[in-house]
Amino acid sequence: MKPISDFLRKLTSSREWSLWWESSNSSDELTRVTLALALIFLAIYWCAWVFIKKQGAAPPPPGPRGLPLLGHLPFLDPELHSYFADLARIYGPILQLRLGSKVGVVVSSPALTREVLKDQDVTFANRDVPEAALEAAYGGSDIVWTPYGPEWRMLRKVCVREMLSSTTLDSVYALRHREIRQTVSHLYSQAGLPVNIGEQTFLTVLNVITSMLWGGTVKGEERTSLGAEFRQVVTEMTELLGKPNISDFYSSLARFDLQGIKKQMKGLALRFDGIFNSIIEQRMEMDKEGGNGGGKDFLQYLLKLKDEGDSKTPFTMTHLKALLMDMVVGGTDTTSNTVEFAMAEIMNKPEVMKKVEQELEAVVGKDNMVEESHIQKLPYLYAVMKETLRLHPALPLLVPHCPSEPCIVGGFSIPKGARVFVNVWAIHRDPSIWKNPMEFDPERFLRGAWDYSGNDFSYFPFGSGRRICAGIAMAERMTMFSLATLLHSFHWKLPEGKLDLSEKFGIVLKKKVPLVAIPTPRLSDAALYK
Ligand code: HEM
Repeated sequence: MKPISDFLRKLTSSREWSLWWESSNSSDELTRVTLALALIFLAIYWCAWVFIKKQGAAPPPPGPRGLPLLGHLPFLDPELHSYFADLARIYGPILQLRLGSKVGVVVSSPALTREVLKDQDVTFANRDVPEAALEAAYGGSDIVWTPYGPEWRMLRKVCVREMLSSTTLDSVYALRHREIRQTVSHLYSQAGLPVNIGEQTFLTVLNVITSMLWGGTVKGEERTSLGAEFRQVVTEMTELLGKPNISDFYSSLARFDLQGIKKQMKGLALRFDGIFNSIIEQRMEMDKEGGNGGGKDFLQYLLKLKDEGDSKTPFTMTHLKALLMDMVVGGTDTTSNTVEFAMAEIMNKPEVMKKVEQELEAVVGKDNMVEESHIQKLPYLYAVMKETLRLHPALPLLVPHCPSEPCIVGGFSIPKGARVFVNVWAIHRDPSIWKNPMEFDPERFLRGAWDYSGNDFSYFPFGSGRRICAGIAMAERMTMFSLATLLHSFHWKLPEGKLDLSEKFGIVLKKKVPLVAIPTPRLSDAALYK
């Protein structure tokens, strides 16, 4: 080091240097300016280089070490949401897990969620598509799994603006009304007998969604038998999507499908595809014959879009079927599981049940049936729904996000392609945010101003940013309308034993033990149930 410092000292104090500078100063103004500029650029370049190097050198998030090759895979608990919450208590609000050859990152605080879903939304608006989803959703051609870009924008526009907008939903209120009334009538016929609430709500939601999709196309008995088949397929599909799959963690092993998940999913997807093909054929026949089959439906609109759509980003038959799949799979389990959890929590707290019933009596009355127009006037029931979505958010880890380039979150580096789990379930139960977080207390939503529009990173059951749920308006209406009707029309009691409120993890969270309860009619006039 000494020779270098001696050299520098000599250089700065040397007469030769000052002579050169002075001489050029007097003789060549241009050279002096050029030299000064070159030095400034050099300094800026050096600062930028140091900055970039520093960024690149950000450490990875902390996390458990795991085993060579396997990483943390052998230690994953099937109840991923609560397991990740336990890990966050040890490693902090951002942690990294090696899952085979994949990097998993878990985010569990409002501040870091804001960084991911708001500040760096575009980077994180992508998905790391699981093998099972590729099989289920026509190679990932649907809204949920398509990467962020023109194709996703086109699909999302079709879905949010045309099918799930408030205006469209208002225009198909008659469908929701009809299906809810049919459920009430069916429950009336079951009075005094145990009823599986999740199953009943699933069928109601499914019938509403499929009526909107192809209501004018499929009728009568065929519709009823489709309902039963769909529930089985949707349940199996969401279970498979939630299962850790070796093929996702070692891409070189994907073609062997070691757990057979891809094969099972393929079978389920084929069943859906068969149903879709037959319905689409029927609709095309009807259109050929010149009639609309007794009513317009979404399928008719989609077929028209396929034929006349934008040539730059065409809407193909594959997109069409993938969208139908999204509506049926994404809209049913989420809503019916939320209704089931809400009913269980209400039945577990008689004081909550009493307040709900009082509100319904005051707003709807006992000689009337619930209409959707009543919903705006039920603030307590609305608070019950929000509290249910706080304790049991339907997608506890959202749909995992995936950065399209390397980035920094909370000072830690996240590699491109990581699978990022935002643990909304853990944030909703964080005692530093929520008073008595484990308590089911709807009143907190009457006192506080939380809403789920995606701007509050302490409460976001529908996600936030570009990938926020596309079906919020529909979910809200169906959940509120179903709950209000079930609780207004019937008293509910448990057959026997203690109520079990525990959860079972899946891409969609569900009750471990299905809620079975006995309805007794509450309304005096039997004609109201017909
Ligand atoms: C209580 C009911 C529901 C809840 C709690 C819920 C929640 C969510 C969440 C958390 C996401 C992922 C957001 C993210 O990745 O950051 C999502 C995505 C989505 N949801 Fe929902 N959802 C519900 C009902 C529905 C319904 C009824 C539909 C349609 C009929 C629907 C359609 C979708 C679609 C298409 C996406 C994918 C959006 C995209 O990737 O661009 N959801 N939902």
